[in-house]
Amino acid sequence: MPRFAANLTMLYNEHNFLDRFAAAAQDGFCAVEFLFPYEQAAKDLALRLQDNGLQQVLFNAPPGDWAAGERGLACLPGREAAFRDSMERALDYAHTLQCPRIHVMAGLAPAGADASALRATYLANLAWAANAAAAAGREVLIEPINQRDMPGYFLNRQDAAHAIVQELNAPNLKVQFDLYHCQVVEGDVATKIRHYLPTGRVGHMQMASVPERHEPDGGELNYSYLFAVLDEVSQACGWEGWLGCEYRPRLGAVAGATSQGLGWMRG
Ligand SMILES: O=C(O)C(=O)[C@H](O)CO
Ligand SMILES: [Mg+2]
Repeated sequence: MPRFAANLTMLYNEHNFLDRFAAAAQDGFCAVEFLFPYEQAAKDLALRLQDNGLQQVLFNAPPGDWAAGERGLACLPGREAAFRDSMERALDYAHTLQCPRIHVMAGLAPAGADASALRATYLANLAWAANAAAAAGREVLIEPINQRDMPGYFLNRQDAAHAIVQELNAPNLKVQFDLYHCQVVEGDVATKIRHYLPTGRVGHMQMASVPERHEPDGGELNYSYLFAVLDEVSQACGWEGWLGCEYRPRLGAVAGATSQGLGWMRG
């Protein structure tokens, strides 16, 4: 079976954030990811990781003003200074949390914006981020996200993400391969696992059911089959990454909702 990481933004919502670490450890997870840690002091998060024997495998750089609708800064001309500040903050947290990788969100394409200018800004920011992260021994990830969940998001397809990683050719710039988004946008998920994992350009994976974004035990995707494909391809190419459980428990945020939904992991 793949190595699963609990996404503490989406899971265990019946607990306050700092208590989710213990809940995940009690359910047998040894790794966690989340979106944005910045409401918590990094040292408090590091203590929860340490106290519960967990490793941090991913989190996101600050995305701009999320409440105001921003979903990343990297593609936005004129926001380069804010982007660099966001990366510096993320790298500080990554150091304290000993987290090897940071997801950098692209942002929403402004209406009427010149696509080539957005792409040029995106690549320049990613090159800067990869260089800054390399000095700290961290990876920078870019994730194709579907436009049903995030209308206007700049990066939507696996091939576009891999083309960017190849064009910049920074060894620590990689793709965050979310199987949920891949199914929504493109389908052909097992074939894309077989195609992209051996490239060495996939830095992290995530999953959820489609279209509900619940546990990986229902909906359009056959995760029993996909886990077997992932095991086979990972063993063949030496991929040793993590599969983030980035889903909303179908039981919601009631006590025990996440734990009761983990039958898929217990085989
Ligand atoms: O939306 C996703 O799938 C992600 O992983 C982003 O990090 C948060 O929106
Ligand atoms: Mg994702």
